[in-house]
Amino acid sequence: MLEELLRGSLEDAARRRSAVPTRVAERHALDRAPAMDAEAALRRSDRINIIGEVKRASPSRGDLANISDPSALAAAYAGAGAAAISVLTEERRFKGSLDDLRAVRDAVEVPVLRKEFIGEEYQLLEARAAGADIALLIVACLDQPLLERLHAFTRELGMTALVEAHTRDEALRAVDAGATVVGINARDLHTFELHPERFGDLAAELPSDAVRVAESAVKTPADVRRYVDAGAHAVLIGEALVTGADPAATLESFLNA
Ligand SMILES: O=P(O)(O)OC[C@@H](O)[C@@H](O)c1c[nH]c2ccccc12
Repeated sequence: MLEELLRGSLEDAARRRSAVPTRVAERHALDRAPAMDAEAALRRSDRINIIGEVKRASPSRGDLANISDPSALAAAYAGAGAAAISVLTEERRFKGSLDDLRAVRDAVEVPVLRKEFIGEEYQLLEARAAGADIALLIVACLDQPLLERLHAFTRELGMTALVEAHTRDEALRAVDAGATVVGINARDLHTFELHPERFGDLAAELPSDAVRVAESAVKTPADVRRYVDAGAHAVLIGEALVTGADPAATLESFLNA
């Protein structure tokens, strides 16, 4: 499944590249205001740092929410106190787009994350050209030389990489590749099962200065509290926010966890 998602994302990027060649994407990336310091935003210790996700659907959960106006949802998250906004841009299974990312960028003043299956530099150029401050790099999708190359390119573009791991080996590979912000995803991308206890196990293995992001499986404020108590600097939440009646109120309840 992970391979299929990556292959689809790369095919979609190749299609866009025939309309917007690399040179043009580079220019668009350079025309943007510099990326925000997302690492600082996710490290803040005076609040719980929540990354609110704009997510319409997922392969494991199917359709979650319509989200006809991603910028309004992102503005609601930011107004409620989100530290950053994650935007799914994967088109096939998550029903997102780069247009969603651009719309969100224009609507908020907090760091914005491009959530995509990234396997080549062009996708990082697109992210920066659309105004992203953070790019997701999934260790399980990449061999070590490619992970290192994409991590270095993310930094060259002034962005922060959120490097996602599911296992101890992947967490160590993330750190070896230079990651300063490491995400531990409770959802196993091979089996789709949730393992929220993994966060604490793997977070303990990371160097003390790494920013630790707990990803997935939050339903209640108690789930947020458990991640924070296990050492999370930030918590990434999608489904619970987009499926609730009032995403801003739900986010506030997580901030008060
Ligand atoms: O909807 P949830 O369980 O709150 O999860 C959000 C986020 O962690 C999840 O969307 C995610 C984490 N890593 C990913 C990689 C690709 C796609 C999606 C994801």
